[in-house]
Amino acid sequence: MMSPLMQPIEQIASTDILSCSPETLVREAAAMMMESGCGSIVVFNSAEQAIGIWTETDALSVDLSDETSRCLPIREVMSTPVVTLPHHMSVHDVVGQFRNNAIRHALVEKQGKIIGLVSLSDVVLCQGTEAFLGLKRLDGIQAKPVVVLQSSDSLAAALASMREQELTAIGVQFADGSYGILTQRDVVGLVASGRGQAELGDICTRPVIGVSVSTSLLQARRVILQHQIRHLAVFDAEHRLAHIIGFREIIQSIEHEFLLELHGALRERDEALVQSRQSLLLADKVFEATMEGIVITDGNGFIQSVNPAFTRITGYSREEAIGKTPALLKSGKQSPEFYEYLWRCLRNDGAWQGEVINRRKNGLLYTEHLSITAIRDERGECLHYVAVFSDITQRKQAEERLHFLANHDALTGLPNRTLFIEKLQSAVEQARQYDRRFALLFIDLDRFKMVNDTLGHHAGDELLVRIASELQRIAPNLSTVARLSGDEFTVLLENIVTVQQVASRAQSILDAISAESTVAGQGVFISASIGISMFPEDGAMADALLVNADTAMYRAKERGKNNFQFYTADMNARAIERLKMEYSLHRALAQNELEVWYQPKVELSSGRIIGAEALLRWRHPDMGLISPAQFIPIAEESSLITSIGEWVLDSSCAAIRRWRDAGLLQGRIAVNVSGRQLKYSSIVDTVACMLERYALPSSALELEITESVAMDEDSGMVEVLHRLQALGIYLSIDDFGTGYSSLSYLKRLPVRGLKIDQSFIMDLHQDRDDAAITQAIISIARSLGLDLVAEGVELDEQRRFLVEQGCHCGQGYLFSKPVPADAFEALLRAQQV
Ligand SMILES: Nc1nc2c(ncn2[C@@H]2O[C@@H]3COP(=O)(O)O[C@H]4[C@@H](O)[C@H](n5cnc6c(=O)[nH]c(N)nc65)O[C@@H]4COP(=O)(O)O[C@H]3[C@H]2O)c(=O)[nH]1
Repeated sequence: MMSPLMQPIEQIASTDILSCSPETLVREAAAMMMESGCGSIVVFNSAEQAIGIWTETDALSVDLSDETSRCLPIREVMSTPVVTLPHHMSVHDVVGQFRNNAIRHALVEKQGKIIGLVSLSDVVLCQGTEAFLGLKRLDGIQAKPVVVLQSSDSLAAALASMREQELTAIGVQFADGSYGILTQRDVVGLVASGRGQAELGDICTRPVIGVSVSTSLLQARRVILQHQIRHLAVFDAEHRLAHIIGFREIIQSIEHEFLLELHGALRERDEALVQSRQSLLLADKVFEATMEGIVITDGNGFIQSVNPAFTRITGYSREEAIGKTPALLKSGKQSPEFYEYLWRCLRNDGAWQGEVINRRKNGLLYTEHLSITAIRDERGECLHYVAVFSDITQRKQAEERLHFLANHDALTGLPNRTLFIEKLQSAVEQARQYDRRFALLFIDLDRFKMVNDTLGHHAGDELLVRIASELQRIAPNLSTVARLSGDEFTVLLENIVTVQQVASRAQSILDAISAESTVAGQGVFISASIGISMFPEDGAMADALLVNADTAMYRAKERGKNNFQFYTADMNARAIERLKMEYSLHRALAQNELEVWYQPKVELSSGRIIGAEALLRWRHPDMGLISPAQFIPIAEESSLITSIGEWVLDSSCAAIRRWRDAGLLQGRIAVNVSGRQLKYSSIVDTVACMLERYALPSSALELEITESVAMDEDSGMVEVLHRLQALGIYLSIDDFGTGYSSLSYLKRLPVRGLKIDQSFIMDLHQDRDDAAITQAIISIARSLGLDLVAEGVELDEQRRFLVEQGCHCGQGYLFSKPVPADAFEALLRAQQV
């Protein structure tokens, strides 16, 4: 609620102003006052300007005995000038005006028009005077001494004393001791009527309404208001007239105390104002000068104000920021969930603080520490948000740098032991959770000490940096390379499936390190020893894995350095065996150690050769003939399969051409294709190229894929099968019955034939289950419209069963084992005869 002192005066001014023109006669003005009950009349000129005021007090100066005095124009007797105050002036400022001009009335003006009259009484009354009035009694007020004239005295005498002593009323005593009263208002009435020659007893008001001196001012005011009179007689204990008081005296009597109180309150208010102005000034200075950016938005988040630090930090000027939202600074580095949480905090708690990455006007990112506070009104409605932020980019960078230094090796930039152990621990947790394997390689350089001792530490450092970058280059994605100390490095290979993969990585690392290089201008030959531990076989915890890899590394040193050792002996043996095989397989191609043999496919009823399956053989110089079952998986892992597969196709196609030219073979030759060839090589192009090279129709070639590969729902692979089919190649599924074929999926594959796996054929003559499975496969093939070939037919009983069941083609030792190309050609020739 507004303080009474601060309310505008138009709210307390009385609006019924009595007015007249300057030419109005005094008696006319007095009559108007009597009629309207007003205590004053304002004189306006023709331009409607208030030029003076004539009050009841002025009426005392009229010489009632002289008619001309009553007939003077009011302009000659009015008080001038009259003070006019603007309607919006506060009551507080009006008090100041009254005091400065020593006046009790002022006119109130609004938009050039007089709208009311304000008096000191109005000011006092509007402040709530009850408390003052209740405390004071009539005998305590400083009223002017009462003037009592006799009823036989003349009016002129009464007017003279009222004028001289500035009285608003006098007492009139009658012979019987009773009292009457003559007031300024009565005088105005006389001015109006012209009754100037009279005894007081005839014109005074009688009887008088009076109270005792012990009455409180509050009670006295009530009596005045109740009887609608303007003056009250105050009698002393002996019932003598002690005072005549009017409303004005009552007000005046408390005015002093009130004004003291009022001025005290005003002083306090002024002081508070000065103080708050000073605090505002201070706040303003802080806003302007602080190092922290400040943004003030409205309740909807639109920026209303920013300080110079905001501009310094973000690059946006005040003008560019105002009216926008803080999203102006958005970097996209925080997720939508982050902002949702921030707003939730602001709504619920009215505050949020934290770190945010924002973007400056020049596009660069910066990190700020931000505090946002919601400013609410008394109903809890949010009026503003104030955001204060400091740019902590440099501090963050320093922290990150410190963190990096604490976790990385200063020389090579690789993770150090601390970080590596952390990564190892998390690898253990991940592998345990997802049931995966991983390998830890512990690498120690051979003869590093010699390089250090002979060529100096700088040379040693140079070499370590080179090794570090070599290791990073060669390590697969997602693996961790670290330097534990001196010349000790570690590599963490995650998502590893086989020991062979690890062995092959370890060998690549050895190959990369053990090259001759120049250090400090000197050629040096450096090699390394690697110890390998595997999770979970060689340790369930990080520590155990590290110790075991270290132990395996010492074994590698003992075994002549420049080699790797698995911690588990068995793994070691297997890995080395595979490695040897891989190495010799590389050589096999170059040294012409591979051969393609052929196993006839026959018509089961007649034994006539209708085609053949090409089967790879490796004639190893030491180990003799090696089965493809042994080396094809190694070829697949080392990606040798692509070149080997190409070689088999080339060799088979060349043979087909020969046999076709010789008129020996009309049917197809089937070549095995592995899953890896289908997925990762350009098999379609290779096949197309071979057909073209040997001018063969596509019907001369068949490709066999195993059931498990065919069922891999890799969309890329299915597409390759379709492209092969589009070339006209006959596709068949090998080893059918060993996998888990989905028949509906099978139906969608572009295959034309099934080969019943030899494991069912082997015992079908004596095992009812195998016989039943074979029968089932035969009926599936029939219903899907697929050709059938039975593999591994060794006995005539098997052959007969198959023919009876409706399988008409087969291959197996009953007809012929796989034989070299020449031998197969002989079989074809024999059939010709
Ligand atoms: N016990 C018995 N076995 C018989 C009989 N008839 C044929 N076999 C053998 O069964 C295997 C049939 O080949 P596969 O199922 O395609 O199985 C093949 C094939 O998956 C793969 N393979 C062979 N050559 C290649 C090739 O060039 N490329 C690819 N990717 N894989 C090949 O190696 C596997 C093994 O080939 P092989 O050792 O030649 O073994 C051949 C063959 O010698 C029989 O009556 N009784």
